[in-house]
Amino acid sequence: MSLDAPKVQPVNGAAFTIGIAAARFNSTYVDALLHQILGHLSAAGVKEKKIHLARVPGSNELPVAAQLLARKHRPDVVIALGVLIRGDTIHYELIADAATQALQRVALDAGIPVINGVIVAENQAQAEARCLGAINRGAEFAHGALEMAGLKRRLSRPANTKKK
Ligand SMILES: Nc1c(NC[C@H](O)[C@H](O)[C@H](O)CO)[nH]c(=O)[nH]c1=O
Ligand SMILES: CC(=O)[C@@H](O)COP(=O)(O)O
Repeated sequence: MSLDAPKVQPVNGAAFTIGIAAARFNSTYVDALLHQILGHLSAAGVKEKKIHLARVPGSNELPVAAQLLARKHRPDVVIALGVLIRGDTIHYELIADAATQALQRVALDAGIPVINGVIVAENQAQAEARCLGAINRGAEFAHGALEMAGLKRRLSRPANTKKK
């Protein structure tokens, strides 16, 4: 179990626009992550009206939703949320691989950071621990998003120009 989350960088999110794509599959877990994330974004000053949420059926649909959000709203960052739990076949693994690759491609193609908030779990207990229990992946995703949004803002300005 990875408990080595990065140290939180304090970020003022008041100016940020954020896209969130969230799967409805395993919605108890995904909604718990979403709830945690919205709390952290709000605490960092992100305005509710600047958060654009798109729900999709499952994690397989997250990359296209992330791309649509990126195109429509030009957010500072997109967070993609899903919970994949092993079934009887390797289907979950194929989706995990494909979604991971595609989310990264959306990020690089759009020039907008995309946080991979897809939990890949062997069983319900692993999913529960990460979404409802001791391991707060929602906080990690929110802090990662805020840090990357700040980075994008800083590095998108040409050198020697003043912050607006
Ligand atoms: N088994 C899980 C899925 N499966 C659904 C797919 O993501 C997709 O919606 C379907 O194959 C149609 O394209 N999705 C999850 O998010 N989590 C799972 O555990
Ligand atoms: C249909 C799915 O996305 C997923 O539940 C696959 O489950 P299984 O591996 O048991 O077919």
